[in-house]
Amino acid sequence: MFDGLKKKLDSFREDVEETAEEKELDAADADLDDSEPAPSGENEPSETTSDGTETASEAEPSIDTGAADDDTEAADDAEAGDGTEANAGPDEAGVEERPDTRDGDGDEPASLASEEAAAALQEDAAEDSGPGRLKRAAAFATGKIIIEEEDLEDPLWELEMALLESDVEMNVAEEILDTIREKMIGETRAQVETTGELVETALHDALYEVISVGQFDFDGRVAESEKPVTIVFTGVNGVGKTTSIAKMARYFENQGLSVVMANGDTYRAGANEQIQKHAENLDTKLITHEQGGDPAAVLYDAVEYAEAHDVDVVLGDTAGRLHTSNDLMAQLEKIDRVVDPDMTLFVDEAVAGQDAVERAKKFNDAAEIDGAVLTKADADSNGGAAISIAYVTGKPILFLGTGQGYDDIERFDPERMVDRLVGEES
Ligand SMILES: Nc1nc2c(ncn2[C@@H]2O[C@H](COP(=O)(O)OP(=O)(O)OP(=O)(O)O)[C@@H](O)[C@H]2O)c(=O)[nH]1
Repeated sequence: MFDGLKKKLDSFREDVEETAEEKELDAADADLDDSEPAPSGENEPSETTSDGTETASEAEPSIDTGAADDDTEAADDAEAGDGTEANAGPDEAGVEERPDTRDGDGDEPASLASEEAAAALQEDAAEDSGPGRLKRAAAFATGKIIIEEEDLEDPLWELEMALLESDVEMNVAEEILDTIREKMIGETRAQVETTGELVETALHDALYEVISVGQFDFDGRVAESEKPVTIVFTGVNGVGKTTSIAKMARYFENQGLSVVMANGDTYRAGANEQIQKHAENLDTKLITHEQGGDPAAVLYDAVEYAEAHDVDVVLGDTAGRLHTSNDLMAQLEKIDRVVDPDMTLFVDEAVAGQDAVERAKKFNDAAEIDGAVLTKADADSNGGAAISIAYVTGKPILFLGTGQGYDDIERFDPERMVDRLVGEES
């Protein structure tokens, strides 16, 4: 489910991990530079550590800013002795090119050399033993790896593009990025186990914040409401509205609640036959009127039937499209006046992406909804609708349709959805 988006979120994690790893190596390198010139003397660890933090972030020592003074050169010499710099192709990167970076002259060779040095350090880090490991350990110990705004700039830009490509609504994407910035910038690696974990937590929190908007205890509300509980379903044709009503009938019946279905879609030819089939399959009572009849009257009759027969839940279908959207909204308003439903649920399909988000907004603006049912989550969709609808409407996604069978509906669980997107679950 939502595999494309999941992959994109994974690559954000990898980007940030890579950036942090490079930084970690830079900082660890600086740490060794500071401590190695006086190997036989007192290590003066506390001074080295506290200064080292500044040195690491300001001078960005051997890779980025280069050896600007003799001390650094000396340190490099000492380091060559332990073989670390030897990997970096020592002299080209270390001596000749570094001043260029600082001067701004000959930018290209300098940055190439820096890249070579960085690549060599990364290779070094890839080894599980030896100096690379020591460097990482040193960086962990000092806790000096701090994620700064510029470290996240590129990965966040990539993430924003990925979210927009996945049909996440613009404001929702912005909100996600803001939360990630807030959670990550200024965090030190010493406070968490790995950068990957830090990214995962930030992504998790950012997604959860938007996905969980407006959630409430659906079953609890139904249980507490006076019976019959009337639920009206809105949404355009073909997205799985009628099928979702049938699935919900099964859902309630599985909980021991009795159901009557009502076909308020008196507009579309064949609508009665379609829902009739479901009613027969489920052995559920159905109220219909002739095509062209008044949808509010059908629902009114269904509520009367439920009251007369002690039925717990009325599930009402409505037309997905009329001549104009004004007609459609007038119809929903009339249903509201006549049966005063306990809940109005908007149904749309996950595969509709941005369109589903837009429609959710329009329907909610015109006739306030209480929540949404997102169908076809089993199809290979981008995930943008699942992420955006609650934040955009302020109303939660309550159910996910996960197939064509009557049991293929599940209560939307924001935590589980986030785990699907950033965790192991698929
Ligand atoms: N894969 C998948 N298919 C679904 C799901 N929900 C509905 N469908 C299919 O989508 C198609 C349209 O569903 P309907 O229930 O007829 O859609 P509708 O919104 O009621 O459309 P109208 O009846 O035209 O108003 C049907 O073939 C359903 O089987 C789902 O969660 N997953």
